[in-house]
Amino acid sequence: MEIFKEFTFESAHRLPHVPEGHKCGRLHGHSFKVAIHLSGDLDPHTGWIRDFSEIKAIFKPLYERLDHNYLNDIPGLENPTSEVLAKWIWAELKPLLPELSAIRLHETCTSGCIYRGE
Ligand SMILES: Nc1nc2c(c(=O)[nH]1)N=C([C@H](O)[C@H](O)COP(=O)(O)OP(=O)(O)OP(=O)(O)O)CN2
Ligand SMILES: [Zn+2]
Repeated sequence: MEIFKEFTFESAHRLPHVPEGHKCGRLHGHSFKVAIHLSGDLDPHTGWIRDFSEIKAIFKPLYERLDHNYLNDIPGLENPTSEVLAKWIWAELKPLLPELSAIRLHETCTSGCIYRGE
């Protein structure tokens, strides 16, 4: 069984390694959407893998670092592509959420990535 919890955060970024003149080299912002996926067995008593509100509480400190912030200033996010950001969120959450199975990140309505830890 797999469950997910979604969050939206607003952040600014620029991509420092794109070719000269690429639009993403300029400062701009996104309403990022992230889905945190967990997989595991149902607890026979609670009937869930983990309480959604617990996932929210665990993600909250990360959310506060990301939301309404300039991603490039965050250590590890100096080149904040979707791929780098998804891996960064995974690395921060995995020790706290061992059942973490995927980070699905939408940078725009049409673009994003899925990271499953490898
Ligand atoms: N593989 C990646 N490619 C791009 C990334 C990325 O993180 N990984 N990021 C960008 C830009 O940050 C850009 O903001 C998003 O790109 P794009 O999908 O081109 O945005 P549009 O709003 O122009 O998309 P359309 O729906 O096609 O209008 C670029 N590439
Ligand atoms: Zn962008």
